[in-house]
Amino acid sequence: MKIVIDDKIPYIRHAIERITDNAVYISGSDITASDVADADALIVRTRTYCGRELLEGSSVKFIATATIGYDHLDTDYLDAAGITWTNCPGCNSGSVAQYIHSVLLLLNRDFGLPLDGSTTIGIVGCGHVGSKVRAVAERLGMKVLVCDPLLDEPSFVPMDVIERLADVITFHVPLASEGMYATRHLADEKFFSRLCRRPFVINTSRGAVVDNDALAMALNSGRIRQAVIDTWEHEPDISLSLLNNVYIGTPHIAGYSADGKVNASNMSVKAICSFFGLECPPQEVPPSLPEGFIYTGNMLELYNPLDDSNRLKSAPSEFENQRGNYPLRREYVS
Ligand SMILES: NC(=O)C1=CN([C@@H]2O[C@H](COP(=O)(O)OP(=O)(O)OC[C@H]3O[C@@H](n4cnc5c(N)ncnc54)[C@H](O)[C@@H]3O)[C@@H](O)[C@H]2O)C=CC1
Ligand SMILES: O=C(O)C(=O)[C@H](O)COP(=O)(O)O
Repeated sequence: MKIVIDDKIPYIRHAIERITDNAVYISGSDITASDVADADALIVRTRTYCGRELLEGSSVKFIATATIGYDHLDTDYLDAAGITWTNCPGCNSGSVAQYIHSVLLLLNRDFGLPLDGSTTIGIVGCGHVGSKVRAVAERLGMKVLVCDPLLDEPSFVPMDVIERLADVITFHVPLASEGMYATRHLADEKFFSRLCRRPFVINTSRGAVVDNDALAMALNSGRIRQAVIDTWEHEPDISLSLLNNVYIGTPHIAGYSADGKVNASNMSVKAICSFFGLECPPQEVPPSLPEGFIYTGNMLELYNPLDDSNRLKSAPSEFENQRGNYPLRREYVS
């Protein structure tokens, strides 16, 4: 069985060796139709667009993306072509929640934002990530407003309530270009013009959920107080002026804890084994933090997004390299 695998998916080679002796590792954005022509399965990340151009005429029967988001899969084409696909729901949701938790602590430290009932956070999208962010904000004692019109939850509010009342707005929706609940440019010029409380805006979902030009204008005009951006339009060719203007700008690594990466690899291997009727190899576990690491109880010691932001701001052309060679980050003190 031939499996083509993105070479930047960590914690997976051991398990793959147990299920095939024909694994081919290729950089995600370099995977071509000829690489996959005789493959049975692919394990990809967000950097491989899986559609007709890549797959037509190939022997691929199964695709696992080791990510939560799957907007890089042309699911209509895959379904029509009889190619089974899967993502890894929730795999790195704890990691994104950790990122947001640390961001909130930084907003408190650097801008004096109170993390109590006097501050309202608006959470847009309450799935695997949004629900964990909600739990973090509630634990901190913040006032929480949630907008997720696809879920039947009476306490949820429409977007205009968040626009009016929130001091922090954070997006946790999938990227959808069409349909009643399309999210592409959900935060557009009109959205920014309706904001009442000069909120902090955070985007860790997908770059195009926030119109980056409109965001830049909102920042320049003072319509919003500051922005924290992990996912960008046109990654990795991001707007350098926007990067320089945001408080925190990171290279799409909110989900990059070792815990999240291990979950994604384990889930992808398990899905392939179950599809092809193979025995599943033992699950990987994340590495421990280096000996000597001291944790005194401040989350920022475990993870400080400003470190990632400073690295990106000092070398923006290294966007993809910084993702591919990401330092060990744990969600918990191991
Ligand atoms: N920056 C990063 O490293 C990461 C980014 N992500 C992104 O975050 C997104 C969310 O992840 P999950 O929570 O796991 O996905 P999920 O599918 O569990 O939840 C998404 C939620 O958004 C809601 N939603 C959809 N359209 C909406 C709209 N127009 N307005 C309000 N709510 C809407 C859905 O009903 C659902 O509850 C992923 O699709 C992915 O694009 C996920 C993991 C890591
Ligand atoms: O899971 C997702 O969705 C993400 O956006 C990932 O955390 C980042 O994806 P890759 O860098 O692994 O493609």
